[in-house]
Amino acid sequence: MSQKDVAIDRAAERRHLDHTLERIEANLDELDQRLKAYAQEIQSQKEYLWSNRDEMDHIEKIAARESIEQSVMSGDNALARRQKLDKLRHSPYFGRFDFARGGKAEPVYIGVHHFHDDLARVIRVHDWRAPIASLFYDVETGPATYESPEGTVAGEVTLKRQFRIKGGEIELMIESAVHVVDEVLQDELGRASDEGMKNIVATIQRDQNAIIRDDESQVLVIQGVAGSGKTSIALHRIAYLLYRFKDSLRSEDILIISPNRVFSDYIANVLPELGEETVNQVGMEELADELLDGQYRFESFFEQTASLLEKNDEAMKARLRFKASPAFLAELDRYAGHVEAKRFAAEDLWIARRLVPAWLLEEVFRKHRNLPTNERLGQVSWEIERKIGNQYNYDLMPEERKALKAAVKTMLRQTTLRETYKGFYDWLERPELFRTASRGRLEYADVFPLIYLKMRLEGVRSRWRDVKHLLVDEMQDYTPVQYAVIGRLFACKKTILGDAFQSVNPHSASGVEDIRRVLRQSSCVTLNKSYRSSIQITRFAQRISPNPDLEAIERQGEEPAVIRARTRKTELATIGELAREFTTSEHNTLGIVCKTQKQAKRIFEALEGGEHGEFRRLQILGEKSAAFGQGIVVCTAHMAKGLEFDRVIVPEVTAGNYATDMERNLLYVACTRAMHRLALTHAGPLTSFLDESSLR
Ligand SMILES: Nc1ncnc2c1ncn2[C@@H]1O[C@H](COP(=O)(O)OP(=O)(O)OP(=O)(O)O)[C@@H](O)[C@H]1O
Repeated sequence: MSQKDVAIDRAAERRHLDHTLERIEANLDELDQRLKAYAQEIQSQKEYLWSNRDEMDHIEKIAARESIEQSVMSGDNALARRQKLDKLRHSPYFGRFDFARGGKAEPVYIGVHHFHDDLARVIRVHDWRAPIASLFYDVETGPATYESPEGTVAGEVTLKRQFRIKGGEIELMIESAVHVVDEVLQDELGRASDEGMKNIVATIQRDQNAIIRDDESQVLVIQGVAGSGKTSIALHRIAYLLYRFKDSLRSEDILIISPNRVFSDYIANVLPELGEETVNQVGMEELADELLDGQYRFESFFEQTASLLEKNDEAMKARLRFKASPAFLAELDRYAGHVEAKRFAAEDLWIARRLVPAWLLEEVFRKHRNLPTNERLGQVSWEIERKIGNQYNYDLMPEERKALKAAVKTMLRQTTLRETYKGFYDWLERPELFRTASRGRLEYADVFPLIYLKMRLEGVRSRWRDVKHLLVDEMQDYTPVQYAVIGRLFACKKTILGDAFQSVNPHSASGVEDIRRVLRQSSCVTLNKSYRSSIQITRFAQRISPNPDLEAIERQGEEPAVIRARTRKTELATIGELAREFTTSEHNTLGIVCKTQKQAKRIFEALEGGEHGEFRRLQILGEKSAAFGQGIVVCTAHMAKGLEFDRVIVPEVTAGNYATDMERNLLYVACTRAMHRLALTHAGPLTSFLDESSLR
């Protein structure tokens, strides 16, 4: 295409953009007038109701209130539409393709939100989730089809363009014959980070789009390398499903099980940016506490990981490994069956001089195995009473009913759940595998097995019973027993995502196959392309945990620096210098990612104390932290998983600090958090996970 043609196209697109913006303004004005009219109407309806309340009868008052509610609802809808339109003012669309069916090709513009010009009655921008929009992500120019609710639509894509429009100006316009091109993607990836996770609608890749739009899978397991966009895709998938099933799926029907509250905060913005409401999020510990009715105190996953790193306790590792094995779940199942069989010692019973045989009591007890114990006993008594009525044509007197209930109760072998659980290890003849954590609490590794047993023997109550889609992030950090609990608790569709290479606690982890064995009917997709980091950072991280399938995006950056310091003190001074340099850079976030919380605290205090520079925006993340902010963030690799920073410093990369497989994983997680720059510091011999060629 000649320069002249390009200039002509640009001018035409400029005019189209101006026209679209004018139409948005016209629709906004009209909406403003409608909103004003609704407000006046509501006000006058209220005044009418108030001043005539004495003369109105009950029915009239109800009708008047309903009419007010109706106006409020119409006003709310108009307001929601106004908010979406208002966002389009800044950037109404990011893509265009021309689609020909039969005769002339029609341009189709794609944006974050749909724009129906109510005044002219035409669609000016299609929502990125609309069926036709899939052509933008999936196909090149040429013959193409897409699936619509009415069936397959066939035609030809004759032109494809991508835009970056900001503040109503076209900053970038690219003509592309292929799918979403690298240039725009590179441009997106090269930018500094935002307040939290950003939406990727303009640059979704073809394989990512297929995952987002998969509305068939009952359980979709996404295994993806670090930075492959798993979390982004999962959130876009939720937005897509809310759009696709808008009549039957609402945001309150969706639940995310997230690793911690900082992560929840980090991703909180994505759905509202996509025009959807935020969805519920719950942590594993919170869920466990609810399922145990708050009756058991237990250590957290964070504490478990910290003890593993600080104590290097072989017996503890063996306990965790066993409890994370598929064999453990099978044994626990067998034990639950055994307890269930022995739990109710039925005996022949005489009530009101009538015989109730033991076998009948046993049969009725077994039938109600899904009820909580107390309800179950009540149900047994009630059914026996009914059977006596039917069989002997006799209604029990109140004292006979009481005696029946008492007799049934004594047949149950009463033990607490904790005793029953402890008994499991005696039954296995391995009592050494049950240990309590500090302050008499349960070890974290025992929490979900205990819940599983409770589910099998007594049943649990859960406020999440009605969830229609469950999303589990960082899947590698949960054990088969946790998945068994999830499977029993959530009968709905699920999206489960993570990366086996990023387990922060390999003694207590699951691979894709372990998960699929527990959650049947699952399909699995793999994402091997990594988008987050520059190619230099990705290659560097690959030396720590090589994955031959990983494909790095070709985005150029600086080589990571491994900086040797003579003493711990000079290492801190180096970190201070790097942090100071960051504060004057174009970047917004610096993560100082340590192995343990103690190490994080020491560095945070040194930076905070001013000895190595006073930093305005400096925070340390701990187990209780709830917010992700810009500036300097000091944290452990455990807390950093799922997050990303423009720059990352990994301190203390010595042979002593990073030696085990678990520490190798943590080092990998730490390095893969960096988007643009990575520096590692050490005072003492370098860890063997970093080869000498990376030294500076
Ligand atoms: N198609 C895309 N277009 C633009 N950016 C993308 C795309 N896919 C991924 N990214 C970017 O790559 C980075 C990593 O994405 P995300 O955090 O979702 O990956 P992840 O697989 O969950 O990572 P990890 O497992 O390492 O935490 C983010 O900055 C995201 O915006």
